[in-house]
Amino acid sequence: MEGHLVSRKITLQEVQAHWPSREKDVYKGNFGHVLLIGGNERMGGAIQLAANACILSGAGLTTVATAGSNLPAIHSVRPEAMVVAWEAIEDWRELMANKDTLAIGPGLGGEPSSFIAIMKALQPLIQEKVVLLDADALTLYSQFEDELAFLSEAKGLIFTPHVGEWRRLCQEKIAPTDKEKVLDYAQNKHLTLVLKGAPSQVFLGRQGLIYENTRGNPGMAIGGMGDTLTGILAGLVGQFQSVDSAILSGVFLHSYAADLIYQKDYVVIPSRLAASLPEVMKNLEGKNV
Ligand SMILES: NC(=O)C1=CN([C@@H]2O[C@H](COP(=O)(O)OP(=O)(O)OC[C@H]3O[C@@H](n4cnc5c(N)ncnc54)[C@H](OP(=O)(O)O)[C@@H]3O)[C@@H](O)[C@H]2O)[C@@H](O)CC1
Ligand SMILES: Nc1ncnc2c1ncn2[C@@H]1O[C@H](COP(=O)(O)OP(=O)(O)O)[C@@H](O)[C@H]1O
Repeated sequence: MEGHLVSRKITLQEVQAHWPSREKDVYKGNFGHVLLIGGNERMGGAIQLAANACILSGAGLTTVATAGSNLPAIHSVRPEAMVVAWEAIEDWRELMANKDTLAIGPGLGGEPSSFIAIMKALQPLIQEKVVLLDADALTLYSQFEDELAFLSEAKGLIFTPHVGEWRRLCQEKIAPTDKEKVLDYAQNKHLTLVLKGAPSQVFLGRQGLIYENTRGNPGMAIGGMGDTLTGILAGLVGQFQSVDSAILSGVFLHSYAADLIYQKDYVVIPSRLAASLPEVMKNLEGKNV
């Protein structure tokens, strides 16, 4: 039955009330090491946008594995990022070993062999990792779902499809408006599912809860906006008490920052949104808003 379940709202008051403050004696190791994987020769911008947003949302350390041709661009825009050319990676498991959160997909392309190699390397480490799949990684996931059932054992598992990616994921079997069935899907896979849209909905499969975002605007309808969300979510995971609170807060932060820009600008440029994050986050911290 459609529309049977009631969604909770992700509001400014709730997000602000739970926004973490940084203790005086913290260091980068307290805020997570993120590994971002994506950006083939044609779509280096996607992983660059994700890396930019990840760093600007406060991840302790960020490493990017991408096509070698993207290295100079990423270095010049975000010198804070560590970058590895994926052609040179001999041992993916070694690269993953000291990372807390893996975000895979922006600009990855549809080539299955490298995705499968990444997934095989991940399998023995799965229980200690938070894994986010976005964009092309979701399309590849839908092709190898049975082999990838182990992902449900991850410390946290997050999918961030837009409606087109959602249709591929569920093989057109579940309408995005059928909240009950979408929640079932998320529960079966132990998944935190961010169904992007206007507004976005978050299905917390491990808790059986649905949240609806209260922010966002038409200025966000521009390529790279979802890649930026992926960077924000990956960047926040290491800064919040729980994966689900990081994801709810990150979905809100993304659209809230966009709304602030949309008050003055006709279109919200993703890299501009990312640049505003440190200040917007400071204002979300406790009583500043
Ligand atoms: N600078 C860069 O490098 C950039 C690189 N990017 C990278 O491009 C890769 C491909 O990602 P993608 O999203 O562009 O294409 P794809 O996965 O084929 O989905 C499109 C299909 O879904 C459908 N659709 C239905 N509803 C929809 C909705 N609400 N939002 C969106 N689509 C919706 C849509 O329907 P249609 O519009 O045809 O009616 C169409 O059939 C990915 O790796 C990404 O990271 C981009 O991020 C841009 C910046
Ligand atoms: N009209 C809108 N209202 C609210 N949010 C929107 C609107 N259009 C786009 N968005 C948001 O922008 C993002 C677009 O993501 P996505 O389609 O994956 O972009 P890309 O793949 O180009 O990076 C999502 O978070 C979506 O919720």
